[in-house]
Amino acid sequence: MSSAFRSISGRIVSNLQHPIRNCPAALTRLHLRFQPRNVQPSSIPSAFRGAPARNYATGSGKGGETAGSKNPFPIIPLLAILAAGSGGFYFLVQSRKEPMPAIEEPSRKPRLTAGDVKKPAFGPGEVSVIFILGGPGAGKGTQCQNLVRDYGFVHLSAGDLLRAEQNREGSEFGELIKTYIREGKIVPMEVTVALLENAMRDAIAAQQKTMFLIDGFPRQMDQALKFEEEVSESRFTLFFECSEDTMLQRLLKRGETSGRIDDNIESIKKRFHTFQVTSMPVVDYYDKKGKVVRIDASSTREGVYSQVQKQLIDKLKA
Ligand SMILES: Nc1ncnc2c1ncn2[C@@H]1O[C@H](COP(=O)(O)OP(=O)(O)O)[C@@H](O)[C@H]1O
Ligand SMILES: O=c1ccn([C@@H]2O[C@H](COP(=O)(O)OP(=O)(O)O)[C@@H](O)[C@H]2O)c(=O)[nH]1
Repeated sequence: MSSAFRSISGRIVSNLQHPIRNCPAALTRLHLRFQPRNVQPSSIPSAFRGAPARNYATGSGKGGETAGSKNPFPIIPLLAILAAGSGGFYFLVQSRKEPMPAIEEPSRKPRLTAGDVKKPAFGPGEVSVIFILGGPGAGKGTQCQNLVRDYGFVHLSAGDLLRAEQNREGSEFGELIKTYIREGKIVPMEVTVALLENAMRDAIAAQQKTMFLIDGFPRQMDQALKFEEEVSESRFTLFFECSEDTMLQRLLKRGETSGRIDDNIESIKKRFHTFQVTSMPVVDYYDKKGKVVRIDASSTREGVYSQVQKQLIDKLKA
């Protein structure tokens, strides 16, 4: 047994031996629960309250009779005391037999109201959201353009929205976004989710379009959960599978003209790492829910697109 294990197991055992010592609040609650119901301390006969017992045998009580009095055995007062004591004890025992009522803690259990249940900004009947995922350079943006052209989707690239925010004059987040993108890290979700929600509202207002391709998002589990809780549920995820070698060649080529600060070998390596560690769990999460459509993204642009069309149409019909 390793010393680390010994020390942990020792702590567990000592906690088990002293569960209350480690939890004063629990102690207070337990103590409360075992107060007999309806029995106030003042209604308990003093004999049971631990009050100093009178020494009746010495005659020091009310009446002041002594051993030399007429009646050496003051039987009537003695019987009365015994009867009162037994009666009190009986009622005390009875009250303990009753089931203990649960102690209510109203401040900890507020009543649930309709307003407490968060609803996404857009219901399933209002918008249709498809997530587009795949490694950097897998061809997500390229295929989204095809779908916009042929089917009238609204294409929202999370990366494009972040770059636009980064370049917006006066943006509070410009520097932060720039650093995250160059390092291939995921920008804090609040920023990205807000940008996406705003862009969806704009598209609905300006174009009355409600079918969204959300490209390059969600790249981290917290984003996925937040977006689905606050903005909209997704219908499914189109996942573009491609080897790192192929993606690297595509990105280096794109980097010749894109002007992007992350299309260079150092940033690309970091982006691959982030994709494997942080984004693949999102794909796995939706896969387990049966909500992933896999596309082999290693063939030509046209070859990939014909798969996308077929799979997408099948899924939308389903
Ligand atoms: N199937 C493909 N075959 C070869 N090059 C491609 C293919 N799909 C996209 N590209 C090119 O690869 C680069 C990355 O594609 P892009 O759609 O921007 O990827 P992503 O949005 O996944 O990062 C672009 O320069 C694009 O023109
Ligand atoms: O939800 C997102 C999407 C993108 N990014 C950042 O934007 C970069 C570029 O993403 P984009 O989708 O534009 O490009 P891709 O890596 O897919 O080529 C990523 O590496 C991240 O740093 C982010 O932080 N959150």
